[in-house]
Amino acid sequence: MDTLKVALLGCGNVGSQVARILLEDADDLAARVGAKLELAGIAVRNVDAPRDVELPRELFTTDAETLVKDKDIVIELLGGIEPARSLILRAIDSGATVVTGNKALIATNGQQLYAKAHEAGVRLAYEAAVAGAIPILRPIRESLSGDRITRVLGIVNGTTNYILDQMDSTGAQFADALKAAQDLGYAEADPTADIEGLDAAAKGAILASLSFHTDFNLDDVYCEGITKVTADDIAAAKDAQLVIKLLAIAEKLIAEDGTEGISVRVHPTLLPRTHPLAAVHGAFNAVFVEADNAGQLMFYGQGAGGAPTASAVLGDVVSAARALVAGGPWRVEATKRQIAALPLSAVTTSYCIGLDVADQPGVLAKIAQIFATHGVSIETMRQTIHTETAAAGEKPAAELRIVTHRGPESALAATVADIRALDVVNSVISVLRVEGV
Ligand SMILES: NC(=O)C1=CN([C@@H]2O[C@H](COP(=O)(O)OP(=O)(O)OC[C@H]3O[C@@H](n4cnc5c(N)ncnc54)[C@H](O)[C@@H]3O)[C@@H](O)[C@H]2O)C=CC1
Ligand SMILES: N[C@@H](CC=O)C(=O)O
Ligand code: NA
Repeated sequence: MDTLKVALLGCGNVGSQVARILLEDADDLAARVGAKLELAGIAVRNVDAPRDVELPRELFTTDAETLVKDKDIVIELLGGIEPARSLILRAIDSGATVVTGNKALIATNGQQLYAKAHEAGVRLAYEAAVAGAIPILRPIRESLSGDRITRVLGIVNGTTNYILDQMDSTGAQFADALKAAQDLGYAEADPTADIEGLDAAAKGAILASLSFHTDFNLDDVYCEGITKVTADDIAAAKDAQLVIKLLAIAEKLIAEDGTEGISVRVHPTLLPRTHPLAAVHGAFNAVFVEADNAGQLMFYGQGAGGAPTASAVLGDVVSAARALVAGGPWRVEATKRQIAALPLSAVTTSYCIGLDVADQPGVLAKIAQIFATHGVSIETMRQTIHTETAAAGEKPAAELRIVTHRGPESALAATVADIRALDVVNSVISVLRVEGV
């Protein structure tokens, strides 16, 4: 039986699990591939660092540049842009197939990397980069390649879903829930990428690129994270039978003149508690795909964590290894489309606006007038008088939560700006978009 040499870059949460599976399941993997997968080395920063998984010390090296040379498959699980990018280019130059889980790199440098891989006639696979263990990229790229995708809507970041879910179900504080997500191996090395939405945005760019056969990158994605979501927002959502989820949305919009454009956006979103995505708890992810002929599909599973992500990496490794054994060229898309990325202002959505207002006659009329001016119609309005927080002799504050009908994002944003300027409005507590109602 032939042997394929595999190099692993990085031995953190995911890398250590990939190494474990390659070693523990070597016989099974060889049977599935038709060749042995020999783990030739693991590039690390410190050979003697403590690790979750016990691995033979002789596999470790700090010389990643040498390790990537003359291998059949290079698995990159370092994270970040450099040196991951240079090492992948080096691996491609020396004829290796590359498997990576690095969405930040694919969403910023993907086009250069695909072009190099294509030129060199090698594969570049990255199923682990989006929604961890969930098979989502291959189904979009292959199973749905005969259909026309119109919309993708997903919970694609495990860390933020875990934080929001903990805040919603146990009343946990943001910082405690984040710390737990880090301890469980869900968060990025710098968790800012998770909580500010950038990780989900990178995944959104990848999903949009494959779904709409056009190159999109991180700059094409509107991105808002969850750092401004408060316990009060979560409690107010709960009262209204809603839940807050960080969604990545990629959808095709058609202008009046028939021109197609793609909106890709990530933001906290209110969903009815009966919506299927509301039932996605903990670090689980789920991706809804809508296509012209298939209709609605939903993909669900573990979106983060060492072993689940390693499962997706191994799937790509086995698939690439089989192709190496079988020989023949790598088939990529014959021609790409070039559909424009649309700004957020082109989107139609609905808002839930939280306002702290003076409790006096005429307030509602002033607010309603602004909605009317911008042609935005109100679906529900709910007022709570906070007597519990009012100082003796002072008028209690009134909190309004207004949910609008769907309207152009530009009109909704202009409405909020004008409301903010009203003298009877003490503050705009929150503005959240609503889907699925
Ligand atoms: N943890 C997760 O749930 C998921 C992670 N990913 C992606 O997989 C990749 C790895 O993620 P994790 O394993 O969680 O990260 P990690 O931070 O646990 O592991 C990365 C390892 O690479 C090492 N490293 C970084 N630069 C190095 C260098 N120049 N030379 C040698 N070693 C170096 C670090 O010391 C660390 O041990 C990232 O791209 C991440 O975005 C993708 C899906 C899920
Ligand atoms: N940090 C990411 C890891 C998986 O991609 C997440 O929380 O989803
Ligand atoms: Na995946």
